Amino acid sequence: MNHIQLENISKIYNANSSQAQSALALLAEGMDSIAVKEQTGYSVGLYDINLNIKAGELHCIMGLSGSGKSTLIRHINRLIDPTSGKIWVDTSLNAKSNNNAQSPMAEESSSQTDANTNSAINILQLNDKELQHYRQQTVSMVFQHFGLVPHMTVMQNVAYGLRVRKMSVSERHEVARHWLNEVGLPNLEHSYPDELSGGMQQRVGLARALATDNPILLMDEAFSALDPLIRAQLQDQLLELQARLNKTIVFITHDIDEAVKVGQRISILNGGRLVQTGTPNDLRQNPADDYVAQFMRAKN
Ligand SMILES: Nc1ncnc2c1ncn2[C@@H]1O[C@H](COP(=O)(O)OP(=O)(O)OP(=O)(O)O)[C@@H](O)[C@H]1O
Repeated sequence: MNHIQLENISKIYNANSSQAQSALALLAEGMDSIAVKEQTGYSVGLYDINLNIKAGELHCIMGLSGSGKSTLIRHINRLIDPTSGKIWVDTSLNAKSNNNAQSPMAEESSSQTDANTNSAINILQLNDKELQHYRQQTVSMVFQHFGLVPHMTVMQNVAYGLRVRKMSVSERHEVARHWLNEVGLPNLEHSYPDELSGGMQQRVGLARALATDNPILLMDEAFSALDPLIRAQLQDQLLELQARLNKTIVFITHDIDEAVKVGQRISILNGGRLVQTGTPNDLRQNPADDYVAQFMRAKN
């Protein structure tokens, strides 16, 4: 069952719609993003991405620097809007307690519904209130540089998303304590982020994302800033949590070893294009091109 579907998503940066069309026309002829940038001056973030992410899978997005990984993941929580295309998300997979919260999507249903599944919505159609609700109830993000609020304690950071949802103090502290325990950080609730190591800060970031109980977790190079030993521990912990929690996780990395270790499937981007999606084995045995083959050969 698909949880997230990207349909013909293209993103041309810093171009109005007719300027973007000229870049898209060159891309459609097969020109690569570097040549398009040289000829038109516009940066290609993504071109014609069609990607289905299944409910409950840990899906890695891989590619060299500038291949479009961050652009892609930021479309899923609409930090970036595409130049063209649609993004379907099945919000019926939100947690029950989330569904009980008043849903402007259900109330107003101004968003288009996917004719195929009936329960997926095109998130590009959400109005401001619906988008806010979507971000609070459906997607959480873990950032490379943790993104913790420095003047808030660990507890306040983890409970922040619940405070926004107007959960009572005692209840949100109980939930936050539970998740701090889950990520291996009991007894640190009164500390401030700058008193913690990078690995600990990222555990707090993970606890904060999990505390909301949102079904989709976006992880943008979440472990890349950590040293190898801590990184490996967090990868193991993520796999262990995923086995129990069954989240849909979109995990960006430029490290093929990390992608193969954590990803059930991997999508490889090159110059804003999706080159191949498959299991690590698929990519190893049937690489779509040299770029994919080189990644798989580079694996330890
Ligand atoms: N705000 C922006 N304005 C203009 N161009 C941008 C912007 N953000 C990204 N780009 C361009 O879009 C392309 C894809 O960038 P993106 O950051 O998504 O790649 P990435 O694979 O995440 O790279 P990295 O691994 O270095 O973070 C690059 O050519 C980049 O220069």
